[in-house]
Amino acid sequence: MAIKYELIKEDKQTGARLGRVTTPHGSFETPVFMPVGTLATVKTMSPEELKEMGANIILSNTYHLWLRPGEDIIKEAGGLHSFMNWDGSILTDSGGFQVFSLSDMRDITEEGVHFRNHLSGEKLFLSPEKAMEIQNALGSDIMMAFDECPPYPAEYDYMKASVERTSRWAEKCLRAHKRPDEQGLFGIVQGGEYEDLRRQSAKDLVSLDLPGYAIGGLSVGEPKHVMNEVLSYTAPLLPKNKPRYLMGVGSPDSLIDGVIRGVDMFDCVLPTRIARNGTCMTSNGRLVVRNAKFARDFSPIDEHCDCYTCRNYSRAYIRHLVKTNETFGFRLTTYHNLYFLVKLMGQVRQAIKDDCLGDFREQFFEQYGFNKP
Ligand SMILES: CNc1nc2c(CC[C@H]3O[C@@H](OC)[C@H](O)[C@@H]3OC)c3nc(N)[nH]c(=O)c3cc2[nH]1
Repeated sequence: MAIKYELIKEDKQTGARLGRVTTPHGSFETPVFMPVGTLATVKTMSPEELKEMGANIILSNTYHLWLRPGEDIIKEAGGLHSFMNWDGSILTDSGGFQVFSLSDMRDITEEGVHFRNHLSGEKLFLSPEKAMEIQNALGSDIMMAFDECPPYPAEYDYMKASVERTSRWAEKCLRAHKRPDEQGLFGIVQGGEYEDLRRQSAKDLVSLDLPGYAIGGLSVGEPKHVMNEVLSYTAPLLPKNKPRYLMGVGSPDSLIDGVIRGVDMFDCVLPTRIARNGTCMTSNGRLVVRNAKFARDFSPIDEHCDCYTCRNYSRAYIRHLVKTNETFGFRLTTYHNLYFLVKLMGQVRQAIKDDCLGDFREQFFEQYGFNKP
């Protein structure tokens, strides 16, 4: 079995769980935040730095790597782990989301999706079988089924047809999977904000007895209360003894609220993306370091943080680097933001161990400023 999940403890106050996932490239505790490395690199970070900050699983992306450099080159390199010199776990998305979010001229058929390469304009076709062929070539430890992530909001009838097709595509992915002992295939629950469709999608996918499940179709522009509502009734539909992954979610409040509703794994480009324009997450909320008020501020980004950036550099220095577009400045903000979320999940795991996640949420939200009207 490529993927093992061990449920260690359930929180008494909430639906949160403490667990451990084991893949052929090691194991990691959950709940966990997974840094995104879409193009086979977590932008500006080295594998050593990711390991140093405590990241044991990172993400990459089928659609992007299929287009550049091509999965054949990565396969020739011995797979994604050796290509990018990362010996931890890797999860790859199936490309479903990118096809719908990056390219125009899409034509969805039962067989798959016809669309244009968002870089060259050439016509392409991605199917469940092709998405599995690419991911098998990449050799990722966790592969996502090829799905449709419908836009938000979507009409009920459209969503119903899309969910039924995504379920049929998941079966095709399972049949096309060439390396089930080395790589685990996760199904992706869709259904938008329609509870009956979420139930149908979960039922269809759970019947395939896959090693893990993602909750998709969220963090696509819906209000946070809608995401939390959908999570509240969707996560419990998924097997307790398998990992639950909420795709595309990474702000601190959404991570904590997702854990409370029973989610184990998260990914989001937010920390790395905002770092590249000089915005940092701190225990007292966001800090835009290029702001003039930090020109002579020689304190660290976050006085409560013990990361490499906060132990060695000041806001004034990082502001200077960001203002002059120095790459090192973005390395420092990226390192700090990733460390902040990896450390936050460590604190969340500790709160579950101590049966005080509800209290931790109150204290964190207050200090970060989430409760401000
Ligand atoms: C941001 N919100 C969000 N992202 C989402 C992604 C992409 C994450 C993937 O896309 C890239 O980051 C944008 C990363 O490569 C990531 O890798 C898994 C999704 N992928 C699939 N297959 N199905 C979904 O329903 C889905 C929903 C999302 N909601």
